[in-house]
Amino acid sequence: MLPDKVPDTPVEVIVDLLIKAKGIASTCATVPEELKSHLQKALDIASGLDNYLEKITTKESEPLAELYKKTMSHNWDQVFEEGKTKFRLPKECITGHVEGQALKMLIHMSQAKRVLEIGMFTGYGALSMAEGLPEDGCLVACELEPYLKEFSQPIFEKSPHGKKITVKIGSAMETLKELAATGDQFDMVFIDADKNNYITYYNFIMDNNLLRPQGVICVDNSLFKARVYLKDTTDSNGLALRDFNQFIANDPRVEQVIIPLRDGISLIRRVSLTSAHLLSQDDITDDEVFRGVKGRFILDRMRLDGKVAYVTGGGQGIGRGFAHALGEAGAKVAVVDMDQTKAETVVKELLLKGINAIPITADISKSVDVQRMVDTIVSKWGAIHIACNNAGINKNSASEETSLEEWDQTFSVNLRGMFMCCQVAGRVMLKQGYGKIINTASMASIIVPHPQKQISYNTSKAGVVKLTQTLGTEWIDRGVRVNCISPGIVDTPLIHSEDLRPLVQRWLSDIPAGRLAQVTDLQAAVVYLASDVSNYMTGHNLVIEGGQSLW
Ligand SMILES: C[S@@+](CC[C@H](N)C(=O)[O-])C[C@H]1O[C@@H](n2cnc3c(N)ncnc32)[C@H](O)[C@@H]1O
Repeated sequence: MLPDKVPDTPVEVIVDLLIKAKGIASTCATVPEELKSHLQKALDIASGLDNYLEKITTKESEPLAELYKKTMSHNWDQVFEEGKTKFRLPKECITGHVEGQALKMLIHMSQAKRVLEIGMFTGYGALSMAEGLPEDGCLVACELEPYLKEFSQPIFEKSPHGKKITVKIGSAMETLKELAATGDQFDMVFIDADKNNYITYYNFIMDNNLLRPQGVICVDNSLFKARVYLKDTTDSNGLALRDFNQFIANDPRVEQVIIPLRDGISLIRRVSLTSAHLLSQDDITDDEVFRGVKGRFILDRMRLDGKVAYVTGGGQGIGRGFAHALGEAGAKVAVVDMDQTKAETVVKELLLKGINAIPITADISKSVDVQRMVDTIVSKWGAIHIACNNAGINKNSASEETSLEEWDQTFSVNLRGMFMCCQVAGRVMLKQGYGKIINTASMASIIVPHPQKQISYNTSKAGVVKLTQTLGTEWIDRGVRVNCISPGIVDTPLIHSEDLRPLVQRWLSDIPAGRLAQVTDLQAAVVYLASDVSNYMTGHNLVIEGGQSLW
């Protein structure tokens, strides 16, 4: 702590008192050496804490460092005296490095996309949180002083994350009312202004559902220099925060913890209502629709944590997209491909994202390879919950010229290979009493795509749908669901070749959506079919083709 600095946090207050005590002890001959040594040790511990946290916390970005420097070197008294701010703003009210990183971490951990900040000051906390938001995330910062928006804007513009921040100038309460009127909701709210009104802000946020279900409210300065628990506190802010903390502790809608970082950060989250809370509300049906199945809301129920999946043809295109989607949703993924390098590259991508994955080289038209694929997964991970049978080939020829060789090759991968995968993985799943099989069929199973000629492909994919329906009905009473996805024309590098370019124009005129499918358009479907939310669905052909089959 700097010599003239007013102590701002419980630790700084302790340091201040220890320095004073040490000073008295050093001038008093009767103080035992041991007591002086204990005082020194306590001072070392307390005064070293903030420095250590500062040093060890991940370095702030350049725009944040600039914002900090600009805030600390600005003459806030002069600005006030010139009438540019309504109030005299103490530069110490900046959030700062360690707290800024803590907020950013909370944003990551809660996967927040929309954040509301009450009290922006020069925007250090706002920019820290914006750095933790996804590209399409947004942060609304409420600030009373128009001068602060002008101050922070040039630095926000230097940061790639600054565009996520919208500053609302005016009284925070007015902004909250505006946001509530338009039905806005936030994943995280950071309250850091106007301590006497914390309870009012909190109640308004809760009563108007500005906090989304399972959202988090963070409150700054909730230890307020330790005055919230010191008996002799008389200042209005200390007393307001004491009342606020107690109010939250008594509110059955939420639970809270105060992290003793800097001046204290409260973390408050809405809890699910107990049956006792609902007793007085006899018009409410307390069932799985109200509470979520096993207490889990819909998006949570689509997670695949702990599940084991494989994707054939996982080395590129749709299969690669499926492997990423299943992994992102929480599954471990075996990436299966004929091409070892491609399988290994996708596994490398998944591992880099923190997803557990293994590559398996297999030609699914060979029964030994299919058996080896399944055995490898079971011996490595002990189960197979999700079988994504996606590998397929597509050859073009006019029907009168189609060779039996082309027909056999297509069928041996697209239908015979698909059946072998379903059968071998299905045996494991039937034993487990649980499994989700997702086969890749094609829009060609329901329409005849043109002008290209591909009788063996179209017929094999129609076969995939019938295979899916048959297995789907045969196995559902033993816990194994079998469905398929029929993509339309997917935008892959192959499609942009010289030969195919004229066809693309033709196809586009047949697609109501006006564009080809991207691999990412198909990813949610595989997660849906792989998760328990689709357990009542079996033998279904989920067509995703931008409306092409309807024209
Ligand atoms: C503690 S500072 C905020 C620090 C900031 N969160 C940061 O990250 O550095 C409080 C800010 O709240 C603003 N403020 C105070 N009362 C307000 C109100 N009623 N409405 C909106 N902003 C207010 C002040 O102008 C000041 O800039």
